[in-house]
Amino acid sequence: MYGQIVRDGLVNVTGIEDLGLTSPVLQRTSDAFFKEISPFLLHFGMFVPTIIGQCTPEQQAKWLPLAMDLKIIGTYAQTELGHGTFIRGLETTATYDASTEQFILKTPKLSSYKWWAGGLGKTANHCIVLAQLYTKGVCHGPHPFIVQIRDTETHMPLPGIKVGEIGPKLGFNTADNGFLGFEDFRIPRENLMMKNAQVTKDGTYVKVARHGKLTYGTMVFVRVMLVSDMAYCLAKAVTIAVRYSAVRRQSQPKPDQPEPQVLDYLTQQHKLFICISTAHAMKLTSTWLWNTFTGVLADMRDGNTDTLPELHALSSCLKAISTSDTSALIEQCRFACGGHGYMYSSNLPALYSFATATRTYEGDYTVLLLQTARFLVKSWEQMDEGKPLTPTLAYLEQSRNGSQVSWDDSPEGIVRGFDAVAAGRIGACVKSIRKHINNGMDYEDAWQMTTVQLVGAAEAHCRAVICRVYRDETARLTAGCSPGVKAVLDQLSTLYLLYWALERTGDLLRFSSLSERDIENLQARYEALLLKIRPNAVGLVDAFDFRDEVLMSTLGSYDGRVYERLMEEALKTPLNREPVSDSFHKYIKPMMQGKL
Ligand SMILES: CCCCCCCCCC/C=C\CCCCCCCC(=O)SCCNC(=O)CCNC(=O)[C@H](O)C(C)(C)COP(=O)(O)OP(=O)(O)OC[C@H]1O[C@@H](n2cnc3c(N)ncnc32)[C@H](O)[C@@H]1OP(=O)(O)O
Ligand SMILES: Cc1cc2nc3c(=O)[nH]c(=O)nc-3n(C[C@H](O)[C@H](O)[C@H](O)COP(=O)(O)OP(=O)(O)OC[C@H]3O[C@@H](n4cnc5c(N)ncnc54)[C@H](O)[C@@H]3O)c2cc1C
Repeated sequence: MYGQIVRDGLVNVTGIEDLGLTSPVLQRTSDAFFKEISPFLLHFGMFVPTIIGQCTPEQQAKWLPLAMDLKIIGTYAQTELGHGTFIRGLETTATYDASTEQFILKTPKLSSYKWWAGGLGKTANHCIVLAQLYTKGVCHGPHPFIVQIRDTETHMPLPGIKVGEIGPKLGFNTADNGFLGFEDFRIPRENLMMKNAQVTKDGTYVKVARHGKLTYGTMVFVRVMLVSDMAYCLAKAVTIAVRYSAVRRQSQPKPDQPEPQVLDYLTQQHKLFICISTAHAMKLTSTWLWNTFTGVLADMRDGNTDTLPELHALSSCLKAISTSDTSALIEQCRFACGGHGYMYSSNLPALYSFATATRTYEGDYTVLLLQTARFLVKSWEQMDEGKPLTPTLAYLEQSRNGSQVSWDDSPEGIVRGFDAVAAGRIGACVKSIRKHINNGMDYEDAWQMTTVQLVGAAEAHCRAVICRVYRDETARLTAGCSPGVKAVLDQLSTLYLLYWALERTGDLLRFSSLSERDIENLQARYEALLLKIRPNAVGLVDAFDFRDEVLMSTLGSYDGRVYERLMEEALKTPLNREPVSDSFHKYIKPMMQGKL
């Protein structure tokens, strides 16, 4: 299994690299090589980006060619057995020895072992290690170091290195996630990645970056990329589910009629059409977020980090919500395919296991939403002080006078309704924090007592951002389209708004003048829209344009030969090589004969 994956992974990265294509293409083509994860994902997904983001030009000149030519294979080892979220609590230490101009890496105890890094178990021979930097007896917090862990000729672990694979997981079982421990392992001073902080030969610590969290830059980059990844993942899952639903016929609602396509059931449309719409919403939002990200990078190149907090808040909530929505909706696609959706050959289990992992890695869902909430509460307080709001929070102004927003069921009106919900929920959090403080709590305890509401407020803010971006970008991008295309894409973005308005009626009743009659109207419009989308459903997923080799699904192949493919795959199962398993003779027969 591992050998096959490494072979396929190398064919993928070397073949495509020869064509000089970019890593997102790598990512997309890698799907044609295997259903699961490449052990080289972290090399291109984090090791290379960290060299670019955390190294000086001189260090990049040394390490980048080696990495891009695969002369070294790397990963990103930050998480430890005892800490993943709380980076400031990481235990691995890097202590500077001025007498030898080296850092001494140590794993003080079991919980300090690096744990999880992709490719670390058996593939990588280098890695980025986040360790607490000590020099002249002072700890300067977690910093990135580039560390060789295996001999590049023999691939044997170097003396002082303990490394291995962490074992089977829910998914990602080809990612070669590993563990890593250091026993007084020495690396040259120059292996500290020195773009944001330096240690001079005599051990003096020099802070370069104006912002204390630039060390976390790779994580922001990956979170931004993951939003796009989720759109792609969900688009594959709904392509499989919609095509299967067009082939599958089941039940007999009318005695004298043939069994209908299950795609004709309104409940099936309710399960699946939001998936089509969400894939579009996340793709458009990810492109908008990427443009925001590159804009902040440009500002930072000019020494301006003012826009970084908003980017951190946006990338945090969009990564959290996109991965959570995608996990839930891929599982919904699996539900929609009945028993055959549970077959590994459908590829829905693999897509689900990838998405659900993404809800955790690169920042746990709850933790990242609380990061966004921190920014929202600070923005509210700045608004109270009369300071200007950042663009994505302009809607807070409307809530300043506390008046209830009048409900308007047009698409633009629903977007404004979500703004009102977000503003109202943020305001409620601020009120809760202040109430607890007035009752004698300190700020930290008042914050903790409000965290359930804060997670909800951050989700509401994120939903409002997605709704607005999806609506605006659809209008902008379809301006020059044919009326037919424009109408269908408008239907999808309207469906997204109606779906979430019905999901959030409680909030809309609380923060707008929405009435019960309005809810009845929303439900009727939503159901009518499902029927309108039905004729275009297969065309809409075909438009995602996935080749069968990429979908790798017995249920989702373009020719619809579902039952033939299911049987073909079944016959390939090793258990079917012989008509009688030797376990019969070893165990079952003796048991039947009372000899066990
Ligand atoms: C061959 C295959 C094809 C290859 C194709 C390649 C294509 C690449 C695509 C990429 C996709 C996938 C590849 C990668 C796969 C990933 C695998 C998984 C990798 C990992 O999981 S790596 C480990 C990730 N770990 C985390 O995310 C940890 C999460 N924890 C944190 O981020 C932080 O610790 C924290 C939760 C933010 C809390 O930190 P802390 O308590 O220290 O901070 P405070 O809350 O007190 O905030 C202090 C202050 O700092 C601000 N801040 C915090 N974080 C950031 C940040 N990242 N950027 C900017 N600012 C930040 C925070 O806002 C506070 O500011 P304030 O004081 O409010 O002003
Ligand atoms: C498939 C996979 C691949 C990975 N690859 C890598 C990799 O390549 N490199 C790497 O370094 N790491 C990797 N990781 C590790 C990953 O980054 C961490 O698991 C993730 O950051 C979550 O941290 P944790 O595991 O410590 O969870 P914890 O933070 O311990 O979460 C446990 C629970 O505590 C809650 N919690 C934690 N802090 C707070 C808080 N402040 N407030 C409220 N609730 C809180 C969480 O919400 C969660 O419910 C990978 C993980 C997975 C699953």
